[in-house]
Amino acid sequence: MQDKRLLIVDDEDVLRTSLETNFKINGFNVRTAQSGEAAIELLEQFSPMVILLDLRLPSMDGISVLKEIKKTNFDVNVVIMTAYADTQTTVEAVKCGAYNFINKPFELEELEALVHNAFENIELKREVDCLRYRQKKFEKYDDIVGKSRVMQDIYSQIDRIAETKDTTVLIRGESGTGKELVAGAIHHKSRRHRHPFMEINCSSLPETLLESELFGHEKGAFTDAKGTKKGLFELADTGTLFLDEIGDLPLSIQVKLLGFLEKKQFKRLGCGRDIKVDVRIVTATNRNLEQAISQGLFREDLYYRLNVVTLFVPPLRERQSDIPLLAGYFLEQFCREMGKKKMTFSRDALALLTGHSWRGNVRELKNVVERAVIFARDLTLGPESLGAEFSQIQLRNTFSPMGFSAPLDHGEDIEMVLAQKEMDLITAALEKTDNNKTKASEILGISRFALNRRLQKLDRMRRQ
Ligand SMILES: Nc1ncnc2c1ncn2[C@@H]1O[C@H](COP(=O)(O)OP(=O)(O)OP(=O)(O)O)[C@@H](O)[C@H]1O
Repeated sequence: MQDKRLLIVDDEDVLRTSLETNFKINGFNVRTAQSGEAAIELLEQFSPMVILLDLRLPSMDGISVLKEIKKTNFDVNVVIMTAYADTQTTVEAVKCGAYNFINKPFELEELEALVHNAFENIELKREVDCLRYRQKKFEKYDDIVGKSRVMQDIYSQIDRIAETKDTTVLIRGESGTGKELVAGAIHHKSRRHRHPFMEINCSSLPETLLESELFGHEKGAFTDAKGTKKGLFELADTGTLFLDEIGDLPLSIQVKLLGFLEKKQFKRLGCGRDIKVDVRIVTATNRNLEQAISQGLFREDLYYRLNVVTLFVPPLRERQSDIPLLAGYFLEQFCREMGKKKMTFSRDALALLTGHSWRGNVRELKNVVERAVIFARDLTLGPESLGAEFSQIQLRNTFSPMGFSAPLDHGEDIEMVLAQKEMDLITAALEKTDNNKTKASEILGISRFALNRRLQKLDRMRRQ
């Protein structure tokens, strides 16, 4: 567990201090309190995962403290310590939700084992919560396919970001480019990988539901709030929260997210209490946030907070060499899923796929392959298997001296198409020469300086 937050509540100075020292030495993040009132105050700012609670405390007794803890924060295991082997108190404590019980005087090893189990139990509970919410396989995040130069660059950026503890990340790119996969990879490569990865699409829910999904709510916070519910910020504690389509986040929630990023704490709806969590925020958007800011739809201060590190996922047409790889990968995946024999694409089919402009990016390619597998009559899939859209494209139109490039689609902006063609040629030349700009510029028949200038221009166009 990344940050084992342990709260020790005991009024006996010697015992409290020695336990504190012992658990600190063993790598726990320890806080102590001498009274029940002090412990409750600490809940807000410290958010302990396990509490060692003495039953006999001045003024507020242990059972009352336990009840108070359980009212506000159920993701905590409370281990009761008592001087009496009192069955009555034990039963009451268990009824009130204590995780376990130890009689004083105890052996330190016995207590350590108990605390260890209490942390393990919390971790399991969180994993279950997480799995219930997501019902998705974690493995999918190891499955980013692509060997092109631009994807290699993305992988090294992911590695560098993953090394940081909680740097906020903004992932940008057209729809269907794989931003969600990249967010997952950042989490799974980071030290948080054993902890929750929670995700939500900010455009998928109406404002009030989204707010309660993110921040949780107390019973009675609104008409339908029949019980207390934890939000994603809480469920993602010690892990990563991925906010997809951040550009669609309503302004009222933008303010709350900004507050969270500043203080790392938030309030459930209908509750005045601050809850502190340790969460890395990763966001993604295919919208032009700068334009949204100028239209008053996105807060500039939030933009700067989210934009600590920005990762651009390029459109599929900028990584043509990955298209056959991706097509083969999806083909194998769908054949397996549909229980069909292994199929392959013919050379012509692959040429058409590689030359297509893929406005819907990888998602569109995946759909085309799925459709081809569903309707396949043969184990070799030819151009006819790709659907009507492709049958209209003449193969000869897609051939260029450097490889394949997109034909001019109806209604396309000529500037963009030319820029695209330019980018395709440059990318192909760079890939052919293992990224050697001098050799690539020779193939292209331009100077190295001109090549650099064009790359900079294309990069600027891509970011606009
Ligand atoms: N490099 C890749 N390798 C394998 N699968 C990929 C790759 N990129 C995208 N996909 C698949 O394509 C589909 C779309 O990807 P994803 O949802 O990550 O895109 P996105 O950029 O988040 O899209 P949107 O902006 O619409 O949310 C998913 O099924 C994903 O698994």
